[in-house]
Amino acid sequence: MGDIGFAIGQIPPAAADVLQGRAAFTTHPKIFLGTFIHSRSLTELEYLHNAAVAVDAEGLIVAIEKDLDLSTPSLTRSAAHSLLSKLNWDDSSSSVEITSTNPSKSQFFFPGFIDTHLHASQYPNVGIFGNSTLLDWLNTYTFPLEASLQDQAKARKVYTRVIRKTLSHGTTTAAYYATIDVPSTNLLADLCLSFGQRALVGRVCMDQLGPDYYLDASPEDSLAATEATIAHCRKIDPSFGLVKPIITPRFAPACSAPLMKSLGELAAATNLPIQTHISENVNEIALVKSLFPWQEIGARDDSYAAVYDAFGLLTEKTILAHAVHLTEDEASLVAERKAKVSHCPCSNSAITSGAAKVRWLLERGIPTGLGTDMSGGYSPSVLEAARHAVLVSRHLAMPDAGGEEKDKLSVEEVLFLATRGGAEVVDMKGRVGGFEVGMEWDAQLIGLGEEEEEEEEDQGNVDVFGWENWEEKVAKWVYNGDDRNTKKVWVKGRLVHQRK
Ligand SMILES: O=c1[nH]c(=O)c2nc[nH]c2[nH]1
Repeated sequence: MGDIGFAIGQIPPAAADVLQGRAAFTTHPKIFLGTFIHSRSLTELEYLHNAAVAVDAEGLIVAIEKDLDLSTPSLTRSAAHSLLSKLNWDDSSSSVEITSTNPSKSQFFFPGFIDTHLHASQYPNVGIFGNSTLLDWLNTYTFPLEASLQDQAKARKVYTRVIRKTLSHGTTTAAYYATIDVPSTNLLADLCLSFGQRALVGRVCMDQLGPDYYLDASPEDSLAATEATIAHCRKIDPSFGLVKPIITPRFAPACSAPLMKSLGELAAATNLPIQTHISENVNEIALVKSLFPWQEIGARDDSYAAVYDAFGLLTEKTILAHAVHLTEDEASLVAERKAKVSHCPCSNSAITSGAAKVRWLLERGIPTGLGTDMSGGYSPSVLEAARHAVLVSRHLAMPDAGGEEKDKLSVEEVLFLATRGGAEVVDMKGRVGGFEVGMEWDAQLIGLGEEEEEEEEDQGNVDVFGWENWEEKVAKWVYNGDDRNTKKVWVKGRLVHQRK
């Protein structure tokens, strides 16, 4: 059995188009066979061996068959054919692509990762942060780079690379911050559509705190610019099937009260999602308290979360990045408003913001996903964020930190956060993040490498010996895997990355 699979009929060049950065809106039907692994719940992965998944031309999963005999290539072929005929897909005019996992290379299909928080515009700075912390990091590294992306050629280069890189790490959905610049934000939306990555694209709103050369001129200008990017997204993807705009007040300190009020009203009028930062750093929290006296803005108390709430920005469609230092009362408010949290452990460690308490958030019923938060975060990989989440949780669980055994996150839990948890955070629960009939095929083919072969192509840091069970293989992937294990990636049924 091969990892490339085999084709029936003629395969249209849609996949090649998407790989070249040319969009194709429908694809051809596909059948996937072999081993599928996905989260059944926060704590449980489901391992489906000898299964088949059929995906229609719109990228929807239309059938899942289990307990097939796939022990030889010809049995695999006949399982595929019998599914084809059940679906009436076997007429001569149809073209169906068939892909099967290769057991000798420990291959499996896994849902695509959902990066719930990253700054596309900061990608060139990954790894560059020295010893800075949030507020000086913004001024030293971040604002100058973001401002420079007004240069369209530079923006095209950066955005092309960040999309390709994140796709190569299995990120099928990304909640992006761009910059304050409308043309380059629109370009990011165009490129996501063109490369086939599912994305929320946010034009950054900020009318205070930034340097003179990088600020919206007024709340009115900021709102108008945001509306322009919303109109652009609506034009290029009218149903928001792949690319959707997201209202993006950078964070409270960078937004005046009139700007936050108008963005809250815009969110209510459009029903669009919102993304922002919250309680990442202790100096930032002090700044929020000094900038927004709570009685003056009509907030319910003097907390950071209450500021967003006062302006209608704390809703069930709000993604709050970081939430490192939330208080008990704030967590109650966030839960009450059904807002979501993007946990960004690599960034929280790198720029020394603190350790967000994921178990505590989950116990309070706050839906949580993972964010790479480039370039506060140093890595484009959600898998890296997942293992970092595990390690941070173990620090929190240590008695010195006042923690308990239950604070530790497991491999199963961080993979849930990277997929189904993330889907809930970006308001796509039930649509992506798992393998179920009716969900869209956003998936990655993972290969851990040949058990016997010593001289194969570079298969990365995971070494499989052949005696590991599947739980152990997945753990080895989480702790040592990288893009070398991500062989193919599909979004909405379309092949969008293939490892050479
Ligand atoms: O990690 C972060 N990255 C940013 O760009 C930013 N802006 C405000 N607060 C922020 N935090």
